[in-house]
Amino acid sequence: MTTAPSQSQSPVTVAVTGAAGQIGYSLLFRIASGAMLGPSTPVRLRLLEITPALGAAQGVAMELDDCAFPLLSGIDISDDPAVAFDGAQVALLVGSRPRTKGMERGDLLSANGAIFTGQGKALNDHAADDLKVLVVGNPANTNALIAMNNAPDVPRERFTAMTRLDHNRALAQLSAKVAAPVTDIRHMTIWGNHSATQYPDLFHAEVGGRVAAEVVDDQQWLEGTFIPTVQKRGAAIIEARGSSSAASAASAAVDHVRDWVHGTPADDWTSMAVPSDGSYGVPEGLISSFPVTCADGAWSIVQDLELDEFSRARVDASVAELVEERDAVQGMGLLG
Ligand SMILES: NC(=O)c1ccc[n+]([C@@H]2O[C@H](COP(=O)([O-])OP(=O)(O)OC[C@H]3O[C@@H](n4cnc5c(N)ncnc54)[C@H](O)[C@@H]3O)[C@@H](O)[C@H]2O)c1
Ligand SMILES: O=C(O)C[C@H](O)C(=O)O
Repeated sequence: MTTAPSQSQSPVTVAVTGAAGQIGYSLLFRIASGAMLGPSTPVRLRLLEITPALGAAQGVAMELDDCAFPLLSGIDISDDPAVAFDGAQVALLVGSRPRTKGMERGDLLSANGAIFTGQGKALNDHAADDLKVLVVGNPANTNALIAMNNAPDVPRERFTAMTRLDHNRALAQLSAKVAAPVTDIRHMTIWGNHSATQYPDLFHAEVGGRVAAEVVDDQQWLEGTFIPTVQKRGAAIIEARGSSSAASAASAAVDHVRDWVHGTPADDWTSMAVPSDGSYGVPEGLISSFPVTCADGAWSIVQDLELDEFSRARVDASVAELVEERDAVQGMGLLG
C-alpha cells in the first residue's frame, strides 16, 4: 500500500485519528497531496480508528492509494493508539463524537474527554521526540488540556488545539463586509475557547493597514452580527448541512500545521489555542486561543496588545468557560 516518493527527504510520520470520519475524508487527501507539509516533504500516514470503523478506514486508504500521490510513502491503519502513534511527528487528534443539532460543545466533555487520556498516554510513550499535536475533536481546547496532562514527558508547548477555523471564518466575514480580499486583512485574532464564547477581535485586525473596527465603522454590526456569526458558525453549518463542518475544518487543520511547521508570514500572525504562560491574564496551563507567530517550528504568543474594556470582558468570559471546563474534567479525574 505505498506510492514511492521521488524526493530524497525521509518521510514525516503523521498520525491522524478518526481517519474514517467526515473530517478525515477531506484531511487525509490534503496531507497526502503535500498541502500541509509542503511540496517536497514525503509523508507516512498512520491512521487510528475504533475497531468497528477499521474497514471504512481501509477503504479511505484504498482511495488514497488510487490517487497515486507522489509524496505518500505509506499508510498504516490500527485501532491501537500505541501502534498508530509509534514514531509520530505530527499527530492530528480528530477522532471523537461531533455534536448534533441542539448540543453545545460543552455537552461533549464527558463523551469525548476519556478518549484523550489514553491518547495522551500513548503519545507520551510512543511518539517521536519532535512531536507536534493538534487537537481538532471537540471540545478541542479541553481535550488538548487532557492529552497534555496525560503526557508528562512531552513538552507542553507541543500541544495545541484548533481555532484556525474560527480565524478563517472571521477573515471571510470581515472580507465580505468591507469588500476587500482576505489577503488585505492581517492580524486577525480569536481569543479564548473554540466555542460560542470565543472572541473574534477586530480592534487589532487591520484591513489595508487600517484598524478593521475603524474601517467597518459600525459597532452595531461588529457586536450584533460579526461576533455572534463567527461564534455560532459551527451551529449554523450543522443546521444547514445536517452534520458538522468537515472540509473547512480539514482545511483549517492544514493551515494550522503548515504555519506551525513553516512559519507565519513576516507581517502577520494567526490564531492557535496553546498552553497559556499567563499572558493577557489567562491562567497558566489553560489551552486558550491567542494571537501567535510561528518560526523555526515553534509558536510564540504575540505580546503587549492593549485590550480595552470591551475586548477584556469578552476575553475574560471565554477564559472563564475554559476554567469551568478544566474544573469539570479535573472532577472526572481526566487530568491524571
Ligand atoms: N476544532 C474545530 O474547529 C472543529 C471543527 C469541526 C469539527 N470538529 C470536531 O472534530 C471531531 C470529528 O468530527 P467529524 O465530523 O470528523 O466526526 P465523525 O463522526 O464523522 O468522525 C469521527 C471519527 O472518529 C472516530 N473515533 C471515535 N472515537 C475514536 C477513538 N477513540 N480513536 C480514534 N477514532 C475515533 C469515529 O469512529 C469516526 O470515524 C468532532 O468532535 C467535531 O466536533 C472540530
Ligand atoms: O461547532 C461544532 O460543533 C463543529 C465545529 O467545532 C465547528 O466549529 O464547526
